[in-house]
Amino acid sequence: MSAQREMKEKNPWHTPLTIIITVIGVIAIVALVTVAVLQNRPVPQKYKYGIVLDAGSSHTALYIYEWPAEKDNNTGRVEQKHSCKVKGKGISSYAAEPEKAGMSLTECMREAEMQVPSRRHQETPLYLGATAGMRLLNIENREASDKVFEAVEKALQGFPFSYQGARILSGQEEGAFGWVTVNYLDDRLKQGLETTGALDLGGASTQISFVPHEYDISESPSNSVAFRLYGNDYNLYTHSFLCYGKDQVLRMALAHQTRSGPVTMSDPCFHPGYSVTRNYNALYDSPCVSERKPKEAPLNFTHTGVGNFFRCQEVVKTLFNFTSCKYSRCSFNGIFQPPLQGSFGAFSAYYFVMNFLNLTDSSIPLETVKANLANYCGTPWNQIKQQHPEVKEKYLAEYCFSGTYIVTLLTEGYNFTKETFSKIKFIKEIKGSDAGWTLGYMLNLTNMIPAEAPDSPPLPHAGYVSIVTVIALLLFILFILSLRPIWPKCSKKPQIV
Ligand SMILES: O=c1ccn([C@@H]2O[C@H](COP(=O)(O)OP(=O)(O)O)[C@@H](O)[C@H]2O)c(=O)[nH]1
Repeated sequence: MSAQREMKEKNPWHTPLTIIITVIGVIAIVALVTVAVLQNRPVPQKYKYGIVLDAGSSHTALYIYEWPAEKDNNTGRVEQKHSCKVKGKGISSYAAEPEKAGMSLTECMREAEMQVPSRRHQETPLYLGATAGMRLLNIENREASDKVFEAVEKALQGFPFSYQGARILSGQEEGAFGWVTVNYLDDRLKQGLETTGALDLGGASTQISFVPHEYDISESPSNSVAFRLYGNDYNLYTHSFLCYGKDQVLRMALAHQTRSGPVTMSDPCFHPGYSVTRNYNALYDSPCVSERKPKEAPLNFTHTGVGNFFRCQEVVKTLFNFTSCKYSRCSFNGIFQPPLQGSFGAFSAYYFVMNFLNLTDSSIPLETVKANLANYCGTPWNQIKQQHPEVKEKYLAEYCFSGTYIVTLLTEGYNFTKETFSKIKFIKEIKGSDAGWTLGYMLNLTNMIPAEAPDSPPLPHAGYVSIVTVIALLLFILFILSLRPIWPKCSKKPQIV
């Protein structure tokens, strides 16, 4: 006992005051680090959701987007979580029985209910945007178009989401939002990089959008959209050609070739050996061709294939008007188009067709694309059917025409040359999200892209923890050094003489 007491008395570190100060110091530092670490620990990721229905002319598709809940203003990445293809045709085809347009959406909407966590249902915005199919129905029969919207609205309101309305997008919106989607997904907007143009081919319309160099907006204000995104200004050129989607343009090509009302028509855009009976009334049942209907045409005609790419191109070219242009330059049909600029992403039917034809690779020269198409179109119909037993005959029969149309639209219509053609990338999706107008539409309506660049993000969690730990250690060392006056004197070793 007495020996211990003696030791404590001799060792100043063992004074009660020093021990208390040291213990308090250590506790304070541990508490500081713990609080800092816990307070700034990343919370388990929670997501918010948005739903957009793309009511196209040929079909409707539902897209669910998700983004981190705490970052919905600016920094979080919005990604496609799920998509659902509505069975059956586009909503515009239900003009005669509108309730069915609403009913057709039920299955995909039920899927959406399963995909979005139920606690998020009520706050999840739900939008429906209709494109060229409904634009045409609206032109043709306004009342029928309104009835379809009523039915669709009623159906969508029956689901637990935050319904934000159904409307027809203008061609300009469709083009501009497709461009926003592509550049958002490529991270070009946030980083202020040179943007990519967007080429969208639907069934009833087609869009071209890009940021030209030295572009005089005043030449054609209706083709211009100004954006300020993440602190950068963009003057976008965009145009939507109604009736120049691949289904309507096929009608126009058939109408052009049957304008004198023949009983049999030989078509270079279909394979040799192809032969079907078509109804004149059904062919001309669209505002894109109704004016061309031949008088005294028989009820039906036989549509046969010849399979000649070059002659097919000649037919397609007759559908473009190159004669009048009141601007400094035009694409076709008297529509202003500034010189093409930069690279382009071509999606929707551009991708479906070129992918089927194995022509999506940008390194394939334009001349080879044409040669491959010439070879494909010339292949007998029987052989084509044998090679692709899994593809529906209706779709299979049209790839020669669609491929020819795509090449003709890009080169003769938009003026892509053999040099600039290689700047087109045929894409379906970017980083898991489909290319199309829907994402850009939702980003815009939910104000998810700020006009100004967001403030630079705070330190990442790991960086924060390291800095707090280093500061705490420095404080500790400082504290120890501050106790120097009461440090034990080093006992001198006995000197050996
Ligand atoms: O898997 C698919 C989905 C669509 N399409 C075609 O792509 C076009 C898409 O048109 P959409 O319905 O989106 O028409 P929009 O209303 O945009 O003109 C139509 O010609 C469809 O036949 C296709 O070839 N494969």
